[in-house]
Amino acid sequence: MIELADVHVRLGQRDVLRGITVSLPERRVGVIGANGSGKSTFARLINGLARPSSGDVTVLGLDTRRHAARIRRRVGFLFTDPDAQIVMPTVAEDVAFSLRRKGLSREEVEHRVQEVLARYGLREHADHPAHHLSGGQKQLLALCSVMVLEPDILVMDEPTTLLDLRHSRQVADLLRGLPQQVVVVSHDLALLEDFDRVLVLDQGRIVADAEPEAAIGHYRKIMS
Ligand SMILES: Nc1ncnc2c1ncn2[C@@H]1O[C@H](COP(=O)(O)OP(=O)(O)OP(=O)(O)O)[C@@H](O)[C@H]1O
Repeated sequence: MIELADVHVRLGQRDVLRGITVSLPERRVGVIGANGSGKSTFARLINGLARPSSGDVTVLGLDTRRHAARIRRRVGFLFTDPDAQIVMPTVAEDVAFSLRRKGLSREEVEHRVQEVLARYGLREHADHPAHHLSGGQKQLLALCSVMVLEPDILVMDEPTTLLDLRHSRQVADLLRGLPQQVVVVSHDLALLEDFDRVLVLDQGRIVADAEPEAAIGHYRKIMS
């Protein structure tokens, strides 16, 4: 469960989020809106990467201001730019790096890394330099590094931006099958078509909150 209570975020001179109150028990929640409307900031609030200037954000029963480290262990976050998340030279090493704090045996780490790489179609790239992957493959690698930790909630900031149609569909299928709650910020409206709920942000406020068709319809109207 994700709950925001009268959340304001001020960055520099700008009120980026202005009085957001929402409870999100649904499994798949989409967030759409114009450039600069506050979507990424909203996403970052959920795993404690951004802090409210006022108001409260509670995730899995924990206040994100007081429990940022615990929240980050349980809420996986995928950035728009996968390069921001790649830290090790090879694909397999990068995924294994995520598991470093788990205290697992070398065999168990290897097993989990190979399993997740196979699941997302990267097994044959295991020993390749991570920075030589295509943009889409890097996005899949970032996903592997997050999913190998089995987070309770997955937050994704524009996960299909670099993906071709086949890989976008793969991400859509993946989101459909995941047991975790997922919150996805996206300009890819097709990705959100069968979500449970979609929020529309405009100038730091929620201006629509509905099932996808109605929310996307509202978004199209304010953008026309
Ligand atoms: N650290 C910061 N300092 C000042 N302003 C910031 C900072 N971070 C973001 N902003 C501003 O806050 C506003 C909202 O940014 P945010 O990235 O949340 O929007 P967004 O809806 O995700 O946009 P996009 O669709 O372009 O990714 C933007 O105008 C941005 O310039």
